[in-house]
Amino acid sequence: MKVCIYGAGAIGGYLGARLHGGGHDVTLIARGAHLDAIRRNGLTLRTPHDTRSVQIHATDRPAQAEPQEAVFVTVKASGLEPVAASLAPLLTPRTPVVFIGNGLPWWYFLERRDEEVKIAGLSPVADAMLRVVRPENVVGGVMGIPCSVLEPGVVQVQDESAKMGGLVLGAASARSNQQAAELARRLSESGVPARAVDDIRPEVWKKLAANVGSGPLSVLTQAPLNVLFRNPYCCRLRMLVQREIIAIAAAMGCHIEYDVKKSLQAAASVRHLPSMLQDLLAGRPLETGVLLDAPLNLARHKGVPAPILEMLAELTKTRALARSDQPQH
Ligand SMILES: NC(=O)C1=CN([C@@H]2O[C@H](COP(=O)(O)OP(=O)(O)OC[C@H]3O[C@@H](n4cnc5c(N)ncnc54)[C@H](OP(=O)(O)O)[C@@H]3O)[C@@H](O)[C@H]2O)C=CC1
Ligand SMILES: CC(C)(CO)C(=O)C(=O)O
Repeated sequence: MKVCIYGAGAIGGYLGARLHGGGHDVTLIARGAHLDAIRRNGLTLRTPHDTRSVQIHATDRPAQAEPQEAVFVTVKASGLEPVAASLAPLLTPRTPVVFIGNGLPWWYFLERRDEEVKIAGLSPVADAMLRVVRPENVVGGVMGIPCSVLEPGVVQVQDESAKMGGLVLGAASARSNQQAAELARRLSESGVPARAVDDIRPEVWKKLAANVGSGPLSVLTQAPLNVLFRNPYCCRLRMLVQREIIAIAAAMGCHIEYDVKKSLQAAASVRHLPSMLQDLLAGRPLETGVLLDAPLNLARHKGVPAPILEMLAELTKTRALARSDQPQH
């Protein structure tokens, strides 16, 4: 399969390396020092078992890549709108585009373009994407495999088991289920713990519960997951905020079965800095819009109390703001 990974950072780099190993014709879209390092030394993937470098075609010019059989978009939420404008040369009328990201995704409301997409703050990205990508080609991706960029050109996957959910794919539109199943099969054959589901939306809420229960607390404490959840106060806050997310999901018509204890055990066993903390430490924007504001705005809209979510959102934003507003000595 001719496949492009748009935004080959932690998640994109991991998927690119695995698909390349699975015999697929991979093009990575990357930029800056990371792109330079990949071109110079190949893309290095460090797993708990080994470290390997592979030569994969990488570019910062999507317009020069050929039309693809599949595209994975793995940029952070703030990068999606700029990416939309440059996707067209990579697409045929049948190319599935898999959007992998944390938080409430722009495609969540794909078939219900009502006021909730605006309330969640997702309409600018949704409008930009739907100018280039056909709704029937949009595949939602929910990622539970912890990865990070250790240095330019070097990506680490911390745990490749499916204990934090693996990679779940599902059609964003009722018309495109087969594409998700086919891609999940190819990913699994390449070594990624991936599966396809008929209904991706409950997976979005489950992952949101996991993220909201870990990202903000890690930003506030700067602790990796295994340290964070040794602390009983963090465990309690996680459980309280996750209950709020479950209630918001239910008010949105999505009744999820979420095992709070099992997800805590899984998180507590991984020495990973959540991507939100990685962003804080790297001086990048945090994904507070899709992860915190979107569910909070929907909670207000539906009249669901979410005081813990509100508090964590405000504290997280204050911590991010403090990066650029340090007292001068
Ligand atoms: N890391 C993790 O463990 C997990 C992350 N996720 C989610 O997956 C998504 C991706 O996260 P992650 O991989 O960690 O993010 P990264 O920041 O590591 O990777 C995104 C990459 O895309 C690059 N990029 C952005 N825009 C462009 C562009 N226009 N052209 C070329 N390159 C571009 C970025 O470059 P630059 O750095 O220069 O901006 C960066 O290298 C996020 O939504 C995240 O929340 C989900 C589960 C786990
Ligand atoms: C580690 C994981 C999978 C869950 O917190 C994640 O989504 C992240 O780092 O943002």
